[in-house]
Amino acid sequence: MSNNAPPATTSPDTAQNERSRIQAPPAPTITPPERLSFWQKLQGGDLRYLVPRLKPHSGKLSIAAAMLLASTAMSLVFPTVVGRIMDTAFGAGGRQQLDRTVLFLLALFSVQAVMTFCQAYLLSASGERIIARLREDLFAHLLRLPPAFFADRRTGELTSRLGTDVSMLQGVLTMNALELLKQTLLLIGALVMLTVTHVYLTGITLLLVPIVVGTAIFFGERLKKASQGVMDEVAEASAIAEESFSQIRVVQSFVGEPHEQARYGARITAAVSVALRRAVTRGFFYSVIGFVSMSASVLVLWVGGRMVLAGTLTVGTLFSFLLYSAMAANSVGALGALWSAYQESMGAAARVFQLLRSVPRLRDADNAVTLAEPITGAVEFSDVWFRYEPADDLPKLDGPPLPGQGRARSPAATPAAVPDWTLRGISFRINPGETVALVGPSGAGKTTIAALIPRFWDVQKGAVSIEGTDVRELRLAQIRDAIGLVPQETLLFSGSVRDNISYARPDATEEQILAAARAAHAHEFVRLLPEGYDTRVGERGVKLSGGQRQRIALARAILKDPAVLILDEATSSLDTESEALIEDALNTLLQNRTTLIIAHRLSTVRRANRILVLENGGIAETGTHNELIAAGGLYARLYAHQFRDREEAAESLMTV
Ligand SMILES: Nc1ncnc2c1ncn2[C@@H]1O[C@H](COP(=O)(O)OP(=O)(O)OP(=O)(O)O)[C@@H](O)[C@H]1O
Repeated sequence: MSNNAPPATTSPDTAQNERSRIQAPPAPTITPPERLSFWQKLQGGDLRYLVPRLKPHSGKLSIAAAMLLASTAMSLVFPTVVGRIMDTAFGAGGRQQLDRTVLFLLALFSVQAVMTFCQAYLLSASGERIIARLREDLFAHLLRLPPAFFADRRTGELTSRLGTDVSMLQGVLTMNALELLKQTLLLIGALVMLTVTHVYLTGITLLLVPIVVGTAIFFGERLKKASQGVMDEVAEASAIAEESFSQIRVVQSFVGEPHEQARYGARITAAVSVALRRAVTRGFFYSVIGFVSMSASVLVLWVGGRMVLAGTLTVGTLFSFLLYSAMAANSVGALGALWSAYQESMGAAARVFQLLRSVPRLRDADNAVTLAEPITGAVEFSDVWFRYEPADDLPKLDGPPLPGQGRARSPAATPAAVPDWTLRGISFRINPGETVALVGPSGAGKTTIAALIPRFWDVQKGAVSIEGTDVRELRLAQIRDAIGLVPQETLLFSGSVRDNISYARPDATEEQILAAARAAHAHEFVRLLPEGYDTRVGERGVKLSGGQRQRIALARAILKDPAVLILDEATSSLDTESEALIEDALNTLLQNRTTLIIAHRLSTVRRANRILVLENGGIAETGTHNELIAAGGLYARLYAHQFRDREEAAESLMTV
């Protein structure tokens, strides 16, 4: 394989011609994570995006809130009633009064229990539905993000993040929201009742409030950081596990189990040590809050007790005051704990909603054009320059959405190195019904060219057009609908053979599916499977051979009947019978179809109307097989090394 022949390229600057008239839409503005003030935190940061999602459930939520209000009011009555009992029943009222009051309290608490049940149920039911919807929306949004987004992120981390982040929001919507409302109401109610009961004693109690609030803020910050640290480590561990499972054959064949175990173990150990630090902080937090609130009660008991002794306060009033102050202290403690949960969920909300709100650059133009059907599929590359750039228009899930969350990342100020051009001034045309083959050394850019036609990436200079219209002006769904993609490695979905063939056209009839399977020579082996077309394949199903999977992929493409076919030929050698069957299926598929093939077989390049020989991202040679062999250039050398060897190998297989 020689690198001597320079690629036929044009300068990028002169390439800036009228064809690249379409400017990429301006990068969407994703607000960078910034330090939130206390007031902004109080407003909920990205949690506010949950609010519109509550609207459809406003009826149920209002009933739940009304019940909560009523049951909280009932709780607030309790200390006053108990104070009255003490003063009247044990004084002049006697036993009858005591019985009546106790019966009243029992009735009150029964009603309260029913209300608590209803309100908890209504809130949970709405919360579950809201979160389910959020998950669905997020999944749908992620499915539509360009491949660049997934290229930068590990799927293990992605799924773990989305799982834990969304679950955290679920907590906010179900338990925490209820608790927050209840404790706030109890605190306000208790403070009002305290003031009504005894203003002077209330003043003394309030002296301790700043200490409680200060403690809550101090520990809340630290708890939030520690929790984020645990989540980071667990997400990292999940990513390692997912990677090991998906590469299990490589791991096992290289006896890499101890290495993977050590990598996973290191993360889990790190998670445990951060979790232990969190446990210490949490322990301190609860004990300090508990101590301060109990001290408030002791202080009141002390001051109030002296008043009772002096005859300026009744025992009943002191008792109800103590109950109210315990209630208030309890609420302050609970609110402190909720504050830290609230901050944790704000980080989760930032990640989830920044992702949901992100609008990728690669999307339908506002005035996207729809091509007239049927599409004949003429494809043209006009002086295309392309390099893989990171998806910096989409939020990084693992980036610190709030300061202090997670581990320190690489400083944002360091500009990423600009990658080298992968394609340099590529120009060619595939006329309707024509077959063009791409050949070239590994890494030359063949797969990249194929990926630009369905607009998986946008070019930086020049244009890729279908029927004379730049793909950036066309509707994405229409382009992709018109293109059939047969990848080198066919991965099957877990489902039946029928589901896998009809994936491209779920509305296909049984006859159409069978016809496609017959044309792809898949029918022969499918009908012999235990349950024929209903046999489950892929994960947890019957496993198929490489050749059988290829034939399923061809059947899928034949059923789709696309205007443009992009075929990445499998490099794996098949037995001669499979090879012949696939050849035959290809004949059916390629007939009168605009086709681009990344070719690895001699029979395919011979069949092509034109061969483009790529080298280092440029087109080095163009012509038919015979013309290129006669020219004696790169293709002739590639042929000698790649295609001929392959043919000879196939022939020797036949003779064995
Ligand atoms: N997602 C990506 N991000 C960054 N660089 C990439 C990405 N995909 C491919 N590349 C780089 O682009 C270059 C061309 O890759 P491409 O897959 O198009 O080559 P190819 O000719 O199809 O190779 P092969 O025959 O080995 O499949 C390579 O240097 C590769 O490292």
